[in-house]
Amino acid sequence: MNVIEARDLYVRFYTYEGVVKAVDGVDLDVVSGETLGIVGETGSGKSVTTYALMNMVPPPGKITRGRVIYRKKGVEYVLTEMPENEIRKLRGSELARIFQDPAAALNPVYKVGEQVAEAILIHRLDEMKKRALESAKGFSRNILSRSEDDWLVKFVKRMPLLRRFYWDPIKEETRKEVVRLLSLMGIPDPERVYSMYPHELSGGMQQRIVIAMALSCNPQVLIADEPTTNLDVTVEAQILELIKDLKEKFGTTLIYITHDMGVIAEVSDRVAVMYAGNIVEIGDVYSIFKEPMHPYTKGLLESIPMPGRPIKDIPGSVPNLVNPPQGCRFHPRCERAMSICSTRKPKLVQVRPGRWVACFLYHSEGVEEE
Ligand SMILES: Nc1ncnc2c1ncn2[C@@H]1O[C@H](COP(=O)(O)OP(=O)(O)OP(=O)(O)O)[C@@H](O)[C@H]1O
Ligand code: NI
Repeated sequence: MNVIEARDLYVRFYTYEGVVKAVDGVDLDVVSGETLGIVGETGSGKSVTTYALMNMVPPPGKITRGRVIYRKKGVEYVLTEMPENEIRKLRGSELARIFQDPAAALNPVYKVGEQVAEAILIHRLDEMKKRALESAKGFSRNILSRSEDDWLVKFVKRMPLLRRFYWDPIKEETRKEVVRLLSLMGIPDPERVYSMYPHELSGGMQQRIVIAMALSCNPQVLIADEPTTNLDVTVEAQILELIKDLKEKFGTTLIYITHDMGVIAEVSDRVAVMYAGNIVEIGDVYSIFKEPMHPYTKGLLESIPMPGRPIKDIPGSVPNLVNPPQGCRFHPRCERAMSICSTRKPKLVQVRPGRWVACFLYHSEGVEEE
């Protein structure tokens, strides 16, 4: 089953320099439970594509065409047509995101444990309340057992002196849940880390906190946008292991963004290769590595450092997307470009089961450009 389906997705940024054609006709299925790796050089549209999947492209960007469907328990949500306040409920609770820079995702003036607690209270308040009721006694028990619109509950929540009978047991349960999550994240001495501030923690520890926040609400889909870029190699390996473990434990569908083919090999089940706002190839990770088809995918693989082989970089760089090349956007850098490649844009076509390629070396189907 597909949890997410994007069809013919276009994203534009309206800037002073012109209209940036950041995502140009992307079709993408995300299969429930899989890890989909998205790979490509910087500026190829990986982040923007996944923002579009959550319908949260930041201004001055806009989804100008296409649809994104999110599926949950047989219900279809057309994210591109839903009102913002409805989508906001899904984000965080269903579709969560971990960013490159953990320091930016954490508030420097609050203890990290409190920040995770807040994330839990936003999305799982009812569950925390239920747990609190199980251990509460006396007046707290009385008040927690009533419904939220009971007059006594409303009254107690408004009175500073009484409020704690309602909130203290809930906060205590939430604190326990945070400590449990932190230890799941492999954080040593979670009770102590709970009361620390972000700056007191290393980058790797901060990223573990951010992951705890993202997972605190058991999202169905987790988008990890280069979560290890700012970390050193050993910590990167640990975080990758952690993410793989948690994915298994929680059954989360994972979209993992990176420009590093080595990381892709490590985490993904399937790979989508992006170049200049297009997906140029999709396939399962094993066959992509064994037999890459698109010249860009081949180039990315040849640029992986390997013992006994010279690194071969792809000449040139990702074009400016205000004025991308006509036809196949990769043709100016492509060793195998033909004359058709500069005039027609190749469509992403399934050339064998599970393998999609946008390249005229394998088929002759083009798309009409905007
Ligand atoms: N806020 C913005 N305003 C204008 N253009 C933007 C904005 N955000 C992204 N873009 C443009 O959209 C294109 C795709 O960017 P995106 O961030 O998705 O690339 P990426 O593949 O994630 O790269 P990286 O690996 O560097 O994160 C780029 O040309 C970028 O300049
Ligand atoms: Ni990015």
